[in-house]
Amino acid sequence: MIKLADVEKVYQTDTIETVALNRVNLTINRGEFVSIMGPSGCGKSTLLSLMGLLDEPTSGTIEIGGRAVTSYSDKELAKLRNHKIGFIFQSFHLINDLSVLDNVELPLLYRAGMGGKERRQRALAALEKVGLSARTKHFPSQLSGGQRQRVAIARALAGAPEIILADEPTGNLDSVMGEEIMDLLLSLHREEGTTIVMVTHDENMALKTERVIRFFDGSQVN
Ligand SMILES: Nc1ncnc2c1ncn2[C@@H]1O[C@H](COP(=O)(O)OP(=O)(O)OP(=O)(O)O)[C@@H](O)[C@H]1O
Repeated sequence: MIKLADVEKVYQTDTIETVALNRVNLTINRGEFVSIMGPSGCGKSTLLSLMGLLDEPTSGTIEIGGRAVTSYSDKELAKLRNHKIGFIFQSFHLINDLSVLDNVELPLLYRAGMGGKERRQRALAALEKVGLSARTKHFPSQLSGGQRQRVAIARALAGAPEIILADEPTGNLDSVMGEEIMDLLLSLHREEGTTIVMVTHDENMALKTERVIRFFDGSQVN
């Protein structure tokens, strides 16, 4: 599903060169739930942003669905990002001025040919999956942290992505809410077969996934 071969990412500022990823070779299989662990600064978020096509490697190749990312045009890349990949972030990234329903519908506005009715149906179905049907008219500030993260998950799900990339999805939540979100991701994975790559600092959460990939200093250590 996602294949990285000899991927290197070097950040260059005026004075410092940082090798964030050092010749990473990694395959994530279709339908897998994988967690990425490692100390702060070891390259986890960089890895996720490359997999999510938000950034490009300095060298090496990335394949999504068997095709090298470099062979896609900008338009195709934007479509791939919007259709196949869903993102979940530690700090939710919801828009405070929009209702829960409008937040979930937002990425679907960029889908060519999708009408308002389908957008609404998909958003409502996604909110039902995360147990928030009763909160569609609320605003993010009226929700708990766990509920906000569930809205963010619904927003990712509404696009029916094949891959979910989650950057510390339980990092801002207490342990009870963290467990709740983890259970939700596990059930999505089980029921929909979604491929999930999750960065986490929490060993207990990681152990619930099918494979734990550990990084240190930009390299995979297992
Ligand atoms: N835009 C950037 N410009 C320069 N250096 C960067 C940039 N982004 C990340 N880095 C550096 O690359 C390295 C890897 O960063 P990254 O954010 O991927 O680590 P991480 O494992 O996700 O850390 P954390 O667990 O603290 O979020 C770090 O040394 C960081 O300082």
